[in-house]
Amino acid sequence: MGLHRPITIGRIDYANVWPIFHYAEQMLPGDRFIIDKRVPSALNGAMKRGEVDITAMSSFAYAEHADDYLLLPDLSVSAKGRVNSILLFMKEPLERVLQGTIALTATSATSINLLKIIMSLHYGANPSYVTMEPDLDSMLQHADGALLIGDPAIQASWQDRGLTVIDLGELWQRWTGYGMTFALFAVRRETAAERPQEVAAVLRALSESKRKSLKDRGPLIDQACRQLGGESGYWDRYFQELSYDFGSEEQAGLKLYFDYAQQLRLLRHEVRMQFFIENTAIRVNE
Ligand SMILES: C=C(O[C@@H]1C=C(C(=O)O)C=C[C@H]1O)C(=O)O
Repeated sequence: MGLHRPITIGRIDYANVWPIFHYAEQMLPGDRFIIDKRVPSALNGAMKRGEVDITAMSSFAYAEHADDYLLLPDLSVSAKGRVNSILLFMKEPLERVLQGTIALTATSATSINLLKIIMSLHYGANPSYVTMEPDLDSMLQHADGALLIGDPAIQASWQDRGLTVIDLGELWQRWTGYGMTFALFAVRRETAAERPQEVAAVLRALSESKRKSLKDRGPLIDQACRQLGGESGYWDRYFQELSYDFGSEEQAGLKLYFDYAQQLRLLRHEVRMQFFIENTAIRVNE
């Protein structure tokens, strides 16, 4: 094991993954495991290029390359309804935005495609899209609405700019009756085949961190207030309303999203989810 290069683990640089990483890093020795923190779109690209071995990533980007990856079981960033950090900010009434231009954050893959699905299949609308860096003021100078995700969405939601705001998790739930899974945890198949024990150690550390964090949200809430601002009540609700499991309920909601994405040709092929499991390495989930 000592002869191997370290395993690189991608960590989304937003509060939404804190519960899964908060205690994990101390369980993974720094000489064998490197944590690489980036926004989701950057991690999606790093995973594709093989710069990270295991990563939290956009569920949409997982689907695009599912044949190259295995999912780490029962880990995700999901919401049963309101997600609080995937928000469409509108300076015009919705009817105008549906016929206008929407600026999309360059940091996302799942949510920008979720917005396209909602616009097309729920509203029957076909707005124009531009991709921009996540800066709400400049996005709204160029467009009628702006989609932000993660911490920039949260911080923008605290400011009163007189904008109308739609929470995409809430809208998806009201429309379809399902929750939505925004991020998944995946390992490259090569890494899983070559270094299954280290992958299992990472899975154990992430799962244990999730368990500990959800048992007592206090330390995460304190850190969020210090690092990102806001009230403790806000963060308590934020971490409570996100769900970190990937069971049959979450999988059903995500499958519907993948089906819609395929229908709109945002995804080119069907997605067969396969999971990493310790010892036998893969489990097929049809
Ligand atoms: C809940 C969130 O989920 C995320 C949304 C993602 C996306 O849209 O591609 C990717 C990872 C997660 O960060 C969020 O960003 O707020």
